[in-house]
Amino acid sequence: MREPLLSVRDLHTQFDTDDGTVKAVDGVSFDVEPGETVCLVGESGSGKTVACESITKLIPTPPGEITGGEVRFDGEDLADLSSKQLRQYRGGRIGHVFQNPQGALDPVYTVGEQLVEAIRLHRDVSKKAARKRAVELLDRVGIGDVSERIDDYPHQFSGGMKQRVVIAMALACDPDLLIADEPTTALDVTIQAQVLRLLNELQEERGMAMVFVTHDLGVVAEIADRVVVMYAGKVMETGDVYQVFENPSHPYTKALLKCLPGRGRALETIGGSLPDPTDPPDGCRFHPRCPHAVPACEEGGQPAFEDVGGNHEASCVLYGTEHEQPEALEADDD
Ligand SMILES: Nc1ncnc2c1ncn2[C@@H]1O[C@H](COP(=O)(O)OP(=O)(O)OP(=O)(O)O)[C@@H](O)[C@H]1O
Ligand code: NI
Repeated sequence: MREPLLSVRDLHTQFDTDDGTVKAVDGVSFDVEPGETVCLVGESGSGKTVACESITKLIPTPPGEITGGEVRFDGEDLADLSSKQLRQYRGGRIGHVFQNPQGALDPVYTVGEQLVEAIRLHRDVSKKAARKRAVELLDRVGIGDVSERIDDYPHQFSGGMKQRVVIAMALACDPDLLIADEPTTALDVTIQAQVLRLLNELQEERGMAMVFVTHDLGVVAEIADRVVVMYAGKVMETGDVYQVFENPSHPYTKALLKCLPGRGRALETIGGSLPDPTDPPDGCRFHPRCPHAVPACEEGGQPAFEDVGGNHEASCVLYGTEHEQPEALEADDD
């Protein structure tokens, strides 16, 4: 079988804090095939951003540290690369739209200068050719009057416009993989739809793959091929988007989908709250909030993944051999 474009295996990233060690990403694995969109979903604090930023080692060290696991991109183990080589990947073959876009744009250069610079950092093209490409990119992300606006400074753009410039920057070098962390959350619904359409087109034209983080399950339904559901640093469930929506299996996923928000609205909350990140519970991390918890859920580590049909698995003891056809779960499906 061919290797996936991105393969994240048993990734561990932690932070030293005054309150103790936060295992923000605690043994996370997922794959992304060329051209595929994998959505990371889960409540705030579940480790989505840390997982994304660990891929090209953007974690601030200290307080952060990637303590284990493997990240392979196009057959290359990224851990083996020097920081210079990694910089070639970042903004080159791997584009990244950050959740917190402050700092993505430099206030002292025009957006045009920054785009030209980003393109020329990775491509051996003339300034003129790079500027032509910058114009095309700004046009495609929906900046009107590009010939006027390209020489404006970031502060002259509204929040939504700035976010589109940030997306254009991430796309500047035609990445093979775009890591997009809540890229459209700040945008109004119309612009969001436009940006999602653009990303979709780029995938079709170029086979660009995406790791896409969002709280908006409406967006997930629209763009994901596969979904990775995270909770408290662990993966709870993963599967093809249709399977996860049609047959959510982990009680956490069921709870997330029950509070399915309308498009563009944030997730409503599930009863209870995330565990103390410095001292998560034994067993399944979700068990203290889980309506179906049985004593076995409180022991050991996060349960092994159980196949729940098709390309779909859940980390839940209720699907283990002792609990085949979990009645409690069935009764809950209303
Ligand atoms: N620099 C840091 N120092 C200490 N702890 C951190 C740091 N960055 C992240 N964390 C912790 O790591 C955990 C995971 O955070 P992360 O930002 O990945 O969550 P998230 O799923 O992206 O949430 P959100 O949906 O709010 O963006 C949290 O407990 C967070 O407090
Ligand atoms: Ni985040």
